[in-house]
Amino acid sequence: MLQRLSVALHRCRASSLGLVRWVSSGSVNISEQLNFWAGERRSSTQKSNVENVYEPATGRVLCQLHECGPEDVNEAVNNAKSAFNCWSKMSGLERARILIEAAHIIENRREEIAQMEVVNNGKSITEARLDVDSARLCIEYYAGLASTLSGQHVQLPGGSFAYTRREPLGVCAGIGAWNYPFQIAAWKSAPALACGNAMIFKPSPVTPVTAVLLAEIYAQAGAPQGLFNIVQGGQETGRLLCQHSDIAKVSFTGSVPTGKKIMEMASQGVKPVTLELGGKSPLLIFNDCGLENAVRGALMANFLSQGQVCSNGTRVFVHKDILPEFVEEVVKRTKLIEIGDPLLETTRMGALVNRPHLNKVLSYVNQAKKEGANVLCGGEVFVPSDPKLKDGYYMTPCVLGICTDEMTCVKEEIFGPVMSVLSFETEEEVLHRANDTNLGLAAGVFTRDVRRAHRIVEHLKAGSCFINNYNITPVEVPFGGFKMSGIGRENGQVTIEYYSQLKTVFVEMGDVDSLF
Ligand SMILES: NC(=O)c1ccc[n+]([C@@H]2O[C@H](COP(=O)([O-])OP(=O)(O)OC[C@H]3O[C@@H](n4cnc5c(N)ncnc54)[C@H](O)[C@@H]3O)[C@@H](O)[C@H]2O)c1
Ligand SMILES: C[N+](C)(C)CCCC=O
Repeated sequence: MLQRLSVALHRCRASSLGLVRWVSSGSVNISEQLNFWAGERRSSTQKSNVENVYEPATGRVLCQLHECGPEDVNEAVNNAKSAFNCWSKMSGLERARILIEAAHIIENRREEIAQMEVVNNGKSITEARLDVDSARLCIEYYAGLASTLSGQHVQLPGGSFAYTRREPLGVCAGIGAWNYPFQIAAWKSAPALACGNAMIFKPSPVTPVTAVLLAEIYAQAGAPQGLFNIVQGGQETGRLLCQHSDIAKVSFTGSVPTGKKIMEMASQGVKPVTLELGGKSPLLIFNDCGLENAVRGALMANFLSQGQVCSNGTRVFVHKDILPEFVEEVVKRTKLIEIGDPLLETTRMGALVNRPHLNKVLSYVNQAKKEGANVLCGGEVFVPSDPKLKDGYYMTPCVLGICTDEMTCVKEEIFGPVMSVLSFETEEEVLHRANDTNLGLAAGVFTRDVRRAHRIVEHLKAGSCFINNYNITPVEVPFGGFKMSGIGRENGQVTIEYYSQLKTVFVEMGDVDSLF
């Protein structure tokens, strides 16, 4: 519980929900255990492999992470197996009741969860609240689907028939990235639990703090002990999960290179995988667009979460006729983005997740300059005036002009607040260039011509396409990638298929017609 974190409370304020506690950047220290199995927080048995966890806003050490080893993973998996035995036998409606209760608890604790997400991840409090809402909505959505899971009846000759049963897979592993720590844990656990599975979730070692809150919430909502467990650690703990003989499925969110390794490990046990990987998505802006909306769309496509979003439309192709107006407006608005303390209501861009990542993003900007791109704004370290934030990982959001298709900034996922603007002339040309990548997570088009919009979308090779908007992910709608951006989908009804399996039952109503 957050109350058990040694949090120095800075101030309190009354809200419509009651008293909301406020933490301030630089005031939080976490000494509680961050693993969770058998219904409570647990320490890892392994005393080596300790890593510092940082607060991006200040650069302070927030806590230390003790990586879980084989003993811990086995214990968590055994707990999950026992929980699975009882949870999988419950009706969908019984499971739904517990999921709905979990959603209520999240709603009541929205502010606390969001604040801890900010403290560990560095994104603005405004965005963190929306992430918590998305997590809650996802749990509510799958609670609604839990009681609808059903099979099929197939009539066969002579009165015989067959039916199918939709059954859970068993204990599933979830492995998360650091950019949406709480939301990713919910997007994986909600469909998994709704289908009757148990789950072991491993957060990124960079952002281990909030997933354990979700584990506590499920337990408080009435989930059986061991249903949703947290093991902390990095690649070695992840490997232990993927290779564990009692893990039935791996759902992974992260980079393409790690995704390939996960798939390879899962293949040894012929386990299904869901892979939500990286992107380098195109955003196509035609000269018949509503310019104001296109500019807003381009900002949403590039600067949410300090640009650390898998689906970001970082290759912004603008029709040559409107390029000057578009660039002028985008640069003007980008310069106005309020950077600073992510816990302040006025902040729109917080800190990047850690120092090495900030350096990596800055080096992409330098490389872009060397390759001939024009830095139209930003791309520099930002030091907020508040002295406690001076060691935080801030940079100014960057717009790169005169980009060409072969530049590194246009080819590689930067995962930071860097927009590359490119010019185009024809529909055919821009489609070819947009699809000229081995990634295919998302894509967007801004145009007022409805026929053009659908024609373009039909030809875009991407899992999520946006017409006249960008980066919205309602939980009712499937999300996932084409090509190397992934396998499988999260959210939407279809995800039920990724967390369940069909059993076919033949029923003979006559005699066995033997050939022997
Ligand atoms: N498509 C999506 O939905 C989506 C969402 C968020 C992030 N991402 C992608 O994630 C990347 C950024 O996240 P990241 O840096 O945390 O990714 P990452 O691949 O470095 O790590 C992701 C997770 O995998 C674990 N891991 C690393 N090596 C492993 C191994 N060998 N075996 C098992 N587990 C291992 C990490 O500890 C972490 O929990 C970006 O490429 C981004 O596009 C994709
Ligand atoms: C909610 N967003 C902003 C679309 C993010 C989806 C998850 C990808 O990183």
